[in-house]
Amino acid sequence: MNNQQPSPVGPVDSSRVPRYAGIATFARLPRLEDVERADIAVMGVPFDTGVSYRPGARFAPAAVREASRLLRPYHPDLDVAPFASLQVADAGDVACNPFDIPEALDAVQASAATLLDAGSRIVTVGGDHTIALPLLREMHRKHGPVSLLHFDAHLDTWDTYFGADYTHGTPFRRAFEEGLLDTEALSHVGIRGPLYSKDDLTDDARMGFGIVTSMDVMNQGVPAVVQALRERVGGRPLYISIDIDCLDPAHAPGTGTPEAGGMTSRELLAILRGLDGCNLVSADVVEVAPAYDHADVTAVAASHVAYELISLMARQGAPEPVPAGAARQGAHG
Ligand SMILES: N=C(N)NCCCC(=O)O
Ligand SMILES: [Zn+2]
Ligand SMILES: [Zn+2]
Repeated sequence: MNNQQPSPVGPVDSSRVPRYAGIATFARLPRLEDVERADIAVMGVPFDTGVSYRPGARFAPAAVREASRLLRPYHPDLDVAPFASLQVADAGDVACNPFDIPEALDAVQASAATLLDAGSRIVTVGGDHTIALPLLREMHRKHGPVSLLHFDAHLDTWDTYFGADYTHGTPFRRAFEEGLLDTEALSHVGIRGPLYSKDDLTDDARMGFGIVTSMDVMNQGVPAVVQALRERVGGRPLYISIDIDCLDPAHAPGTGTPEAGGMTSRELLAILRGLDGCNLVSADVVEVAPAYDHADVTAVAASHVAYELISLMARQGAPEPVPAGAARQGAHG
């Protein structure tokens, strides 16, 4: 067997086929089943049974794919052409049971396992935030306890809602309880808005989370925030979970639990860019609810956030090779 890697199959050529033509895949990339394997797989999770307020994130993967048609091949600020340097592919959607949350989470975990075992890093497009839990379970299986940067208006470390353990407000408390997180290296970014009680903060701090509020981003500025986050994360395996409601509703109206006073999309992209060189193992973008969107503002922001995450991964180079014969793929439609 020769060790020569085939050059990556990139997006459909926009000089030949207009961007608005054809069935949507993320950034017009090939489907995973059409390439041998992927270094980075974009996985859709159309699931929103865990929401506490406005539903609709189940329609996000389709909306984000549509909004990603205009993404171009070269990232000037990071000086990387992510789709040329690595094989990036659209792994399709996980078929989640909309009536059974634990079963849906198991399906997400199984799909993530298939991709990770084939040597891919995953950029998941949710879905509501409940789905971060099975993804973190897989990160733990692969890497041990991981560092987490969680971009959100909300802590998502609440205990239960209506007695339910698995909701979009509780994934990181469950992840903490299951020992999935490296408690030395956890931070929320973008937090704001009213809480249920002061105890929410003491509980959260007990789990090891640091908090960068949206006001901190304004008062300290992006470079200081980036420096603090980089110090917290170090060289540890890093998982980034981005709830699009970390952005102000002006920048992300299409979401289920909007809070005033958030970051701009520019600030979020700048913070992510500042994480260049961190050991990013996988990531998600969640909580886009297209029914509340206007002019695709939120879906466009989410597609750019996903592109940013892919670009950071591409800067790191290919993931560790998997042993021959271990590659599996094609589990997603
Ligand atoms: N958007 C996410 N992930 N969580 C919001 C939960 C806030 C609440 O319903 O009180
Ligand atoms: Zn949120
Ligand atoms: Zn959230």
